[in-house]
Amino acid sequence: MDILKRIMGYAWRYKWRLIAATVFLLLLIGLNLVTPYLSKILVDDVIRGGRRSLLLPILLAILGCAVCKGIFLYIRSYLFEDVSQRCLYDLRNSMYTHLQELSFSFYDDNRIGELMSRMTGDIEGIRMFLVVGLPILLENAIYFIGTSIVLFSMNVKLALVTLAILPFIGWTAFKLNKNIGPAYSEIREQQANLSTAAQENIAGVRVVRAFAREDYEIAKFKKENRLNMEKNINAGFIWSKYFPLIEFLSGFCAVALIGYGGWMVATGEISLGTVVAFNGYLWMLIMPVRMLGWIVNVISQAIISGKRVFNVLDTGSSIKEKEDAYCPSEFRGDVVFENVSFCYKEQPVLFNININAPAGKTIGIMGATGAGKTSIINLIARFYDVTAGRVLVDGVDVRDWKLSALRSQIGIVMQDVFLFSDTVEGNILYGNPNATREEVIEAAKIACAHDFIMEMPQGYDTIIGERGVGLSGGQKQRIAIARAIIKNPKILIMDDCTSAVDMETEYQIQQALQKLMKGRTTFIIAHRISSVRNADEIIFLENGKIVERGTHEELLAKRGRYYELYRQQYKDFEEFQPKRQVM
Ligand SMILES: Nc1ncnc2c1ncn2[C@@H]1O[C@H](COP(=O)(O)OP(=O)(O)OP(=O)(O)O)[C@@H](O)[C@H]1O
Repeated sequence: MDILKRIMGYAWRYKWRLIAATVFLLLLIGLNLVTPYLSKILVDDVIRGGRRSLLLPILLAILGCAVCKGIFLYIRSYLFEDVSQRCLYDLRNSMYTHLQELSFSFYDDNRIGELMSRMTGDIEGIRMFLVVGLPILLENAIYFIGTSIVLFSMNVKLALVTLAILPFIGWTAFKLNKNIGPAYSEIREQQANLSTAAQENIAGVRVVRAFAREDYEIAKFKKENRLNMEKNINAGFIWSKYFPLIEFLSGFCAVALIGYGGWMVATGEISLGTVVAFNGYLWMLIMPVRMLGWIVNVISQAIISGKRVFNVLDTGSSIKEKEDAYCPSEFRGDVVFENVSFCYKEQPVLFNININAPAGKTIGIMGATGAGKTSIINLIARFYDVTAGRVLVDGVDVRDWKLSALRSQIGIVMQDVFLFSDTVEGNILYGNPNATREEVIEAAKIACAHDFIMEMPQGYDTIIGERGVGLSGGQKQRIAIARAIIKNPKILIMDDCTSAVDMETEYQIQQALQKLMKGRTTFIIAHRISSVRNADEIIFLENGKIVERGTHEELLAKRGRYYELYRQQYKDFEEFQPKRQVM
């Protein structure tokens, strides 16, 4: 019930349209209730009673009713559709806005395809309730009450005999709904699985091709698709099991009316017109009962969909901003990690990390894959919260910062580069929408991206596809670097962002970045010594713990793990070109 109340809350935002739609619905019902009575007058007074003067007015009244019904039906349908589309729009916007606010951990736990299915199928389920379920529910409730009153006031005996069968129709409809509700719930779940399977397959199409796993993927998709088909067939089967019974019982009502009504006409107890009118009203009474199952079904589907949608909307971000969050006008860029430990759910990843990065300094972070490098930098922009200790930016715990203020001063080049389906310029401008074309070019030059961009068919106006299709890994990385540079952040974080560019380009990027790094705190995660050797401090991580730290020279002098890595990476290099410096 709460779910329906919340759905209605969205519809109530357009209360005047909703009220107008209901008024036209009531007018339509009124006209429908009058029409059989006009038939009664036509049969009893005009045809049987011979009052021909009434023929034209009655016919005109029936015609008038038909015209008005058409108009009212049009307006009522239009208004309900209008309200439902507006609710759909609002719900989708709320959900999308909310998804933007949710933390990284929410996306760790939820599948993209599943979320897409909630954004589309489930919201559509709610709309169906508003555009079809709600008006039909209202309509049928009024018809049921209105017609019962009219029939009993016309003839109690005939009404009782004809309607004796109604409870059975209602019971069958109820049973139908009881079985069909869970079946539809399963369909919605399965549609989410299907959309996840399709989404993952399409997004990972290159991996599928590279591993020649098309057959496996097709089989995986077919399995989900088959389940979807089976669940739909099952729902269809439930329908076809109960629906003929409802049809039969409804027909039985009509037989009872004609049989008993005909006998009453023959005995002169009631007029023929009354039976004709009764027949007209009877269908208005049977319809709501027959549709009971369908209506309850639309409502239960809306409840199921509503639950899934509101579940997302009610999921609070695990990253909560304080009410009086810190939002300074000046930003220096000091970063301090104080005894920081961190777990992803139950899995401990970082242990007692201490880092002091005064504004303008560069920290290099090294370590084997899975050592916890990305986890460290994720804590600076507060993508996750620490489990113990504190991360301070400008002396203030990041948990006390206003998130937008904190993140507006942090430029990140992520390990997994994501580019939008937009022009090259649009992608770079993402870092700062107010930048000029000159600034875009400047940033691209620093990131060593300008030359290859100019070689593209439309230069900066070239559309690059979803996830940067059409660009090499290194080109994507360079556009991502330009995107972070144009933001002009006080804290620059580069997560293995030159791993896909060649050594020569990396060298050029680093030369250009040297100037840029002045005055901003920089964190460089890298596997290559050449990327971090100029850092003010290099931190070497192992299994989430800092095992070595110092400058390049200090670490070499220690002859520890860093030195080992250096030897591995420079072995050949020193043998053949011992004099040349990489940076
Ligand atoms: N979103 C996540 N949920 C759960 N565990 C995670 C998540 N991200 C990373 N981990 C785990 O945390 C540990 C550290 O991962 P992290 O990405 O920080 O390592 P890394 O040093 O950056 O590795 P790489 O060099 O491969 O990028 C790994 O064991 C990883 O499995």
